[in-house]
Amino acid sequence: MDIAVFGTGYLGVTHAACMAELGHEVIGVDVDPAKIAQLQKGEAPLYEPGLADLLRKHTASGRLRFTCSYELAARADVHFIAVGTPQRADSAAADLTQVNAVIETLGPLLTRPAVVLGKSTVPVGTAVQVAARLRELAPSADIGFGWNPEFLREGTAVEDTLRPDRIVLGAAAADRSRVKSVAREVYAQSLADGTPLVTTDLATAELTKVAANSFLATKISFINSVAEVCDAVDADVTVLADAIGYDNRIGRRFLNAGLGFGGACLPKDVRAFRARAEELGATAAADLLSGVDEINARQRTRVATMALDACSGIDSPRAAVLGLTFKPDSDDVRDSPALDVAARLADAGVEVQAWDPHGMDNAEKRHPELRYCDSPLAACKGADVVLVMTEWAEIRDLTPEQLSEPVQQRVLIDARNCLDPDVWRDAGWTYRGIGRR
Ligand SMILES: NC(=O)c1ccc[n+]([C@@H]2O[C@H](COP(=O)([O-])OP(=O)(O)OC[C@H]3O[C@@H](n4cnc5c(N)ncnc54)[C@H](O)[C@@H]3O)[C@@H](O)[C@H]2O)c1
Ligand SMILES: O=c1ccn([C@@H]2O[C@H](COP(=O)(O)OP(=O)(O)O[C@H]3O[C@H](CO)[C@@H](O)[C@H](O)[C@H]3O)[C@@H](O)[C@H]2O)c(=O)[nH]1
Repeated sequence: MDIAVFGTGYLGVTHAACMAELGHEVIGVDVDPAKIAQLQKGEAPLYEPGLADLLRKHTASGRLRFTCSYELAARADVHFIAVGTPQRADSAAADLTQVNAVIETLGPLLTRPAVVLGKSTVPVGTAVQVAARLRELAPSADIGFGWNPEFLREGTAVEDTLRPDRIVLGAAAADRSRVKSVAREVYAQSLADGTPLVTTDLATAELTKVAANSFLATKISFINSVAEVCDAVDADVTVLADAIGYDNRIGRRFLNAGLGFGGACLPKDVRAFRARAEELGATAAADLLSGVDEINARQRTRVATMALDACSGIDSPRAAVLGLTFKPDSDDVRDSPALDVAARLADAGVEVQAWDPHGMDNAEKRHPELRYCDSPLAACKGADVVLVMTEWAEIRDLTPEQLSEPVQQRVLIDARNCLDPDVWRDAGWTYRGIGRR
């Protein structure tokens, strides 16, 4: 099929490359000419395992193209909307400027029969309005419309797109069979592999996405709230999480206590869902999600306070921050708890020396006041406290022997509970985890 993908950010570029890998002819569209120029050369504009290979392979074969021209892209059979829906600057709600801009530009150019599928995460009710506006802008075009939310995770985005847990497809009753048959063609390989296809109305599809992210966020805030109790009584939240996780009804995943959730999705999706629930008068969801967000914010304050306590009484204190991205295997620092805490320490007068295997360029653009180092050992030079903020393999593999030499004081804050406390304590370090002895 001929597919156009609007927006070539973390979601769009991965979707475009994976659609090419599945055998489709794909054109990726963005309003950022520098990004498009890079993509046209087959280069990845961001770090995501497996993405660079797919971009190289499919731009070379000509199956995957990139452009700033909506006119070129308007000829496709299927149009995916994959632009950003960040939090609004003035409220907790989602900012739909980019989605609306795609529709306003694409709509008048649609002259042949086509299906438009939204992938971006949007507040419930958006899709109906977008469909209506599209049909106003293209009154004579034969357009099918649906919402096909995306569940990929950064760090495993390629694998998640090629082999998703499920495909969710929302459409109004009148559009449903057409949209479903197009989706069956687009995702033929995944469906042949047995991936469930959930077909529903637009509102349920939109809500499925924010409900999934809110549930994951709730799990994390739940375990972080239990970690606080563990701290109070000297219990160990990691053992507790293993123990409750053996219960299949609970499951062990997303029960890692620590610095809390960040990134471009969970925080803003929880807030946008809360804001929409409030608008709709659904106070139970709004109240629950306020608590989830508030507990999450507390984790960052908690870790910053632990680090400041470790530095108390020291003239010109220095902290080593290991890990800056919001999770491992990604260069994304959007709403990164690690970077947030690093910036707070710098604000409080601590000299911060930071290192991350892939996130330093992005971090430096946002926080040039931090000192960025070439290696974890360089970041630890003269440090009064070492903070492990992101559980990259390169950071988990560091040993007390390696870090003992450069540091000033052997104090370690394991903000992701990813190290073995006994190993560090046996080597003479003060080890502090989150809700963990
Ligand atoms: N990042 C993820 O892991 C992920 C996963 C699932 C869903 N989502 C959702 O997908 C959407 C995109 O997220 P993202 O992280 O890729 O955002 P992003 O900010 O990385 O990418 C958005 C891209 O859209 C481009 N853009 C803006 N306006 C445009 C326009 N009018 N026409 C064409 N391109 C335009 C921007 O230049 C940018 O490259 C969001 O709704 C997000 O919630 C993201
Ligand atoms: O037990 C855990 C698991 C995760 N996290 C943190 O939670 C955040 C989000 O992690 P994850 O969900 O793995 O990453 P994302 O790439 O943001 O993916 C989420 O957001 C995407 C965008 O909506 C969705 O598509 C995915 O399904 C959803 O998992 C990160 O800061 C993690 O460090 C924890 O603190 N504890």
